[in-house]
Amino acid sequence: VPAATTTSVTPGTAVPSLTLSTSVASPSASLSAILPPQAPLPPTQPWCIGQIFCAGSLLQTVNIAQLWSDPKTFVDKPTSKSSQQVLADFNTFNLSTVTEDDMLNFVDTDFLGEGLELEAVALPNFNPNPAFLNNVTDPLLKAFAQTVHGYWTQLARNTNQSALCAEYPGGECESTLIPLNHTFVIPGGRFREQYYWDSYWIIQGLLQSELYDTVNATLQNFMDEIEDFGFIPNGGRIYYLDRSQPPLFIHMVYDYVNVTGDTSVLQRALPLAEAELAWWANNRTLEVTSPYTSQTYMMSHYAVNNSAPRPESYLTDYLTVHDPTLTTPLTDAQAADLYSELASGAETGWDYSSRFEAVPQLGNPGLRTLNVKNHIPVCLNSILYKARVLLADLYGTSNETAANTHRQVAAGIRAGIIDLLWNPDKLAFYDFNLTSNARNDIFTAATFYPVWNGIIPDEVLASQSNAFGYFASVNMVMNKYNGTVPVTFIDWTGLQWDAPNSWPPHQYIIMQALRSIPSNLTTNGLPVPSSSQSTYDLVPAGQLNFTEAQLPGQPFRGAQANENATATGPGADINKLDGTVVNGGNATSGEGWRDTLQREVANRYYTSTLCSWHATGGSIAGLLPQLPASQLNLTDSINNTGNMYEKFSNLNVDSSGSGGEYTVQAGFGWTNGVLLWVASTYGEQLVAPQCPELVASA
Ligand SMILES: OC[C@H]1O[C@H](O[C@H]2O[C@H](CO)[C@@H](O)[C@H](O)[C@H]2O)[C@H](O)[C@@H](O)[C@@H]1O
Repeated sequence: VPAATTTSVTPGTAVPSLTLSTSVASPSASLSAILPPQAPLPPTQPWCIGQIFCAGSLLQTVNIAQLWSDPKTFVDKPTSKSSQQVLADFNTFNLSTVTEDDMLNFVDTDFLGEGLELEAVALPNFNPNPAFLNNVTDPLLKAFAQTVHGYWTQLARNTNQSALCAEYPGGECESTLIPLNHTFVIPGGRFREQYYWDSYWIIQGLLQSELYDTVNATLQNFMDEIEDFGFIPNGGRIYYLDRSQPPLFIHMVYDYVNVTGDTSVLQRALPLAEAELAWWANNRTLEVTSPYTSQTYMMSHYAVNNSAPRPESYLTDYLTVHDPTLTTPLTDAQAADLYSELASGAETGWDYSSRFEAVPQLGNPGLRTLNVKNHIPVCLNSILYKARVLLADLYGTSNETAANTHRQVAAGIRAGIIDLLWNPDKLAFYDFNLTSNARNDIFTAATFYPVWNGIIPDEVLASQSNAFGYFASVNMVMNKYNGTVPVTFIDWTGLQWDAPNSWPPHQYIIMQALRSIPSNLTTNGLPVPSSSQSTYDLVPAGQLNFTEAQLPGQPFRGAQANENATATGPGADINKLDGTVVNGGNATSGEGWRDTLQREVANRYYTSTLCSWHATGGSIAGLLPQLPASQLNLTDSINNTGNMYEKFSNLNVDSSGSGGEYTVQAGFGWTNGVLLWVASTYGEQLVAPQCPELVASA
C-alpha cells in the first residue's frame, strides 16, 4: 500500500494539482492472525445498489479485519476489477481460516486508492479580492478571511470522468461514488464527496466569495440527484442512498437567486423543489395529535428504512449491535431496529447526540437507546416550514395556486411547532417525543432553528426580557465559557453532537436568529446579573434543565486560574468584561442586547477559527508569524500550515472539538463558509483575538 494520504493543491486560479494516495493499512492484529468469528450477516438491503460495498460477506469480512482505523476508507476505494472477479477472488477464502494478511493482499490487489474518481478543478472565476473583504477593518482579520477565501480552490472537485469504472483497463469495476455532472465543494478530509446540508453553509461562503457559478453548479448537482433518486441523498455515495439530510435545498436556491438575481435557475428548480418536498411529505411525515390541545398536525421526522450497518461505518455499527460486553445478545428484530435508528440518526445530521437517546450515557449503551424515529425534531420541522414559505415566495405571482398551497402547509407546520415543541414558560423549543407523548426537556441548539426560519412565538415578541430570555443561554456561554456555543450541555456521552462540541452551522443559526428579532425589542442593553449571581441566573428557570453546578465545568487556563474563578456564582463569569466578553469585540455606546450578542458570538467564532488555525501552523506574512516548532510540537503540527476544523469546543478557542466515531476532520467546508459570512456581515466589529498560550494538554 502506498504512502499516507496527502492532498496537495497549488493555490491560485490554474488547475490545482491534487495528489491522491491511499491510506496506509494499519491492522492492529498480526498479519498471520486468523480473523475472529463473525456474527450472521444482516439482510440484503434493497436500497443499496452494488455488490461489493453493500451489506454482505465481503463488506463484513473486510471490516472485521480492521485494516484501517476508519471504516469509510474501504468503501471509498473503487475496485480494480469487475465486480464478478472481485467476488470470485473473495469467494476463494475459507472464512474460518482466512488471515489478516489474506485480506490485506486481497484489498491491495482488487481495490484502488480511495477518492480516485474525483479530481481537483480550477475555479475559473476565482477573484482573489472579492468585495466583501473590504468590510473587514482589522488587517490581520482581513488577511485571514482572504486566506480562507483561497481555500475554496483546495476543496473544489469534479468527477474524474476518465477514472470512472467503465473506463478502467479490462472493463467494468465498482465504486460507491455517485458521479456528478458539475463542480462541487467538499467538506474536506474523509468527506471527499458532496454533502447535502454542509452545502448550505458552503454556499453562504461561496456567495461572499462571488463564486456564483460554483453555487449554481452545486444546485444543478442536487437537481440531478432529485431527478435520479427522487430525493437528495446524505452525500454523494451510493451508501448514502437510504437517507437524506436536513432539507436545505430550497433555502440554497432562494439565497442564490436573492444574491445573483439569476431567476433562470427556477425553471428547473421549482418542479424539483416540489419533488423534494413531496418526498419528505410521503416518506417522513406523520399525523401527530397534541396532548396539550388535542389538535392534529402533519409533522415530519427522520426515519430511515434500513436493517444493516451503515456501509461507511460498518464496523462501528456492527460492534454497537454485537457488543462483546452485552450479556444478552440483541434479537434479530432488535438489531434491525437499532440499525434503522443509527441510519436515522445519520439522517438528522446530528450523528450522534444524547438529544435522541432514551437514556443518554457514555458510548454504545447510550447509542443502543437511540429513539430518533419517535421524535418530532424542532430542526427538521422548522426547516420544512421555511422551505414552504421560500418556495411560495419563489413562485411569486407566476403560480399563485401553488404558492398558496405551500403557505397553507407552512401555517399548519408552524401551528404544530408552537403547540408541540414550544415551552412558553421556559422560553425554549424542545423536540416532541412520540414514545412518551410529551415534549422532551433536553436543551439543545435546535431551540434556535425556529426563529432562524422565521417562527417567532408570541411570548418572545411580548417583551424585551422574554426575547432576551430565549437567547439567555448564549449570553451565559459567552461569559462563563472560553469557546463558542455548544450543541448541548450534556458532556458525558462522548458523542460529537454533544458538549463540549460547538459546530459552525449553529453559530451561524444563532446569529441569524438574533438578526430576526424585531428592532423594537432590542433597545435595552444586555441584562446584568445581581452582584451575587452569574449570567446563569438570567436564563429562564428550567430552560437548561441543569442547575449551575450541574453544567459542564470550564477548566481555568493561565490567568483565569488566579482570578477568583469559581464554578458557580459571580466568579463563574470568567470572561466578563465591561460591556463585552473576552474575545467578544468592543462594546459600543447605546448598543442593544441583540447587537451585543451578535458581536460577541461573531468575534468568538472568528477567534476559534483563527486561534486553532494558528495553533496548528497557520501564519500570515507580515502579520502573524508561524509559532515556533516548540509550540507546534504541542499540537502535532510541525510542517502543517493551519487546520480549519469541522467542529470546535465551548471550552477553548485554540483547538478542535472531539469525540464521535471518526477523528476530527480539517478542511473544512462549512467552517470556511460561516467564517466568510461572519467576515462580510460583522467585519467592522471584529477585533484581533487573544489566543491563549498553548499548553501541552490543549
Ligand atoms: O461516517 C460517519 C458519518 O459521517 C457524516 O456525518 C458527519 O459529517 C458530515 C459531513 O461534514 C455532516 O454532514 C454530519 O452532520 C456529521 O455528523 C455523514 O453525514 C454520516 O451520514 C456518516 O454516517
